[in-house]
Amino acid sequence: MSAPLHGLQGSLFDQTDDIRLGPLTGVRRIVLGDGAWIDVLPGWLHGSDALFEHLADVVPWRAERRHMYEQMVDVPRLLAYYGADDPLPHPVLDEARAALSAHYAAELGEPFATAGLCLYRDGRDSVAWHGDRIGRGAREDTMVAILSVGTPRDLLLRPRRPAGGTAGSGGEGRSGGKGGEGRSGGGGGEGRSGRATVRQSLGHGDLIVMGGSCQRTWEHAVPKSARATGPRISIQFRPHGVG
Ligand SMILES: O=C(O)CCC(=O)C(=O)O
Ligand SMILES: [Fe+2]
Repeated sequence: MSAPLHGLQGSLFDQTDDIRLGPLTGVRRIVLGDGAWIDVLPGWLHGSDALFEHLADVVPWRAERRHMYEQMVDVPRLLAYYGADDPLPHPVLDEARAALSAHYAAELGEPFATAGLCLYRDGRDSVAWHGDRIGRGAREDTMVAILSVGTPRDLLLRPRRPAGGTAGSGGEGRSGGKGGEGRSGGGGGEGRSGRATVRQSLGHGDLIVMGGSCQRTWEHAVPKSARATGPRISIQFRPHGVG
């Protein structure tokens, strides 16, 4: 892990090889509305560049292809999935999952279990508007906690378009819901329920937790970036049965 791999340029403020988590006490809640909220904690993980390099190296990244618009398209990011009983690719991720489970125990009522990893290789990689609604998130309040390492990318959140709304590419209704090529781009959500799109820059050890009704009443995306951008890895912890 000496030379930086995959084009990551070490950030000036996180060049320690000592990979460790800070306390969760500094988490700040932003109420979105409709029962949805996000918690944010910038720089929760120290040594995030070293974790990025490790994960980029050891995780068995998969490219996926999906059926969409009557053709097969590449999902524009690399993926890996760890079930609740699978060994995670770095011990600090076990610590992160345990710390999140403890911190949110009363509010969530169950531990975080699975870990989904995404690698955005550069600004062309993206995820289209969607809610994590494959499992219980479609019906129940739940939480999805995301730790980000590598180059920051914007995560956008906007109120979900009401069913039967005007034509356009909603994030839903395509198998899996979130494989979409960034056809919808990062277009503004102004006017939806009178609220603007919420933008969070996530990388370098930042934490975001999407909670309450966020997966049902709001949707999120990581739009393509025209700026030259280095790679980012997103680690998403979810309870059992939330996809
Ligand atoms: O890159 C991220 O942090 C978001 C990923 C995401 O929304 C998903 O995989 O469901
Ligand atoms: Fe998601």
